[in-house]
Amino acid sequence: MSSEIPAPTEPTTDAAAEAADQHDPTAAPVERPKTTGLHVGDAKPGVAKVDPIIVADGVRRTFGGLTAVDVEHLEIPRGAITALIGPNGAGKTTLFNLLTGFDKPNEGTWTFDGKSLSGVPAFKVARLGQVRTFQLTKALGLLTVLENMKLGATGQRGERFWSSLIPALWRKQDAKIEARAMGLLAKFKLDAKAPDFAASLSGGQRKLLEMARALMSEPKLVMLDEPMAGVNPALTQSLLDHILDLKDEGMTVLFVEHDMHMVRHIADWVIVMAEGKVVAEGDPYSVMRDPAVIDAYLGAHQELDLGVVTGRVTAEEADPTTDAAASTSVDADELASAGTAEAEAEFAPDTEEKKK
Ligand SMILES: Nc1ncnc2c1ncn2[C@@H]1O[C@H](COP(=O)(O)OP(=O)(O)OP(=O)(O)O)[C@@H](O)[C@H]1O
Repeated sequence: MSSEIPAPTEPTTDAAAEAADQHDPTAAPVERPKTTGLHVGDAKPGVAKVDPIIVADGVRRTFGGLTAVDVEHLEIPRGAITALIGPNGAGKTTLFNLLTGFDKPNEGTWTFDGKSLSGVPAFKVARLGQVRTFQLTKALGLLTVLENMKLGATGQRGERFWSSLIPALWRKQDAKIEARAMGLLAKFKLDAKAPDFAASLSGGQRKLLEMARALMSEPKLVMLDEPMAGVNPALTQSLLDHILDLKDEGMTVLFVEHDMHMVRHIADWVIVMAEGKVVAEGDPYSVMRDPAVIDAYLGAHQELDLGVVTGRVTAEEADPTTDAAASTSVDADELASAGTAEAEAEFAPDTEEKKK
């Protein structure tokens, strides 16, 4: 988007210092259990969930003659981390915009936590506990880190006419909001940056700020749009840990991401979209082995192994040669079989011990 500030390139030394600040690079990554038993019956597009937080039906959004989203039925499991993946133009962002009230569908209904959200504007959706992260725009970059955090608080007295006329009320509330903001900034190790312009942050720090800002409203569901985009590999582990922490703290996470290795490492459930439709669903291990998914997507997105980046596997174990083979092949059958072999090697549960 043109209004976004391009993420600054992170000098290696700064990035290393930042990473050390966020996460001890010598510490072994702590293995966290995946949440299982999320669905009822066979894992297939639209499968029912044991405890869904979002249920969408017949959601369709067209732009002129193009159908960007055409989702028959979709349930997002509560208390788990769900990844929404798919090739460019699959409709992921459009679906995100619809679910969060930032766009209106041509037709369709959906509920969040049992309440219908059809036609509910974005600010009310956020008040109900469903928040999404936003990329740092030029305008937000000109606010300080702390001011950005305060913008994330919902239900402020100043938003209500009569309360806004009584300074004592909103001053007290402002102090409370500031305390919460500083607490979250400390957790994300950004407290020292509180007075700095947000535009001065590195790519990774911006992602942390986006996440911290979303948490200001104490959400039940956090929706992350490409949390790893533009993040220096040195900060990757810290970001992954923060996302896993959200689940441990009882939140549900839904994220759009192109990095398959991130999906493999942290997602409990994966939903695959292509041409506006949900084409596959399941746990990461089975989805990555689905030939339809490999055909539609995986062959071209295996360039970087987060396992290597985060020290969970060595470069030899990750075998980068298969990645190159899969992404350069032009023959569909070859691609599928190369992708299948790779996906099996990469995503089979019995390779879990590789990470340790
Ligand atoms: N405002 C719009 N006007 C016209 N077409 C749009 C608009 N927004 C999205 N589209 C089109 O809808 C389709 C789905 O786009 P969307 O951005 O949702 O895909 P995506 O899966 O998020 O892709 P990416 O991974 O590249 O971000 C694309 O063909 C896109 O060009």
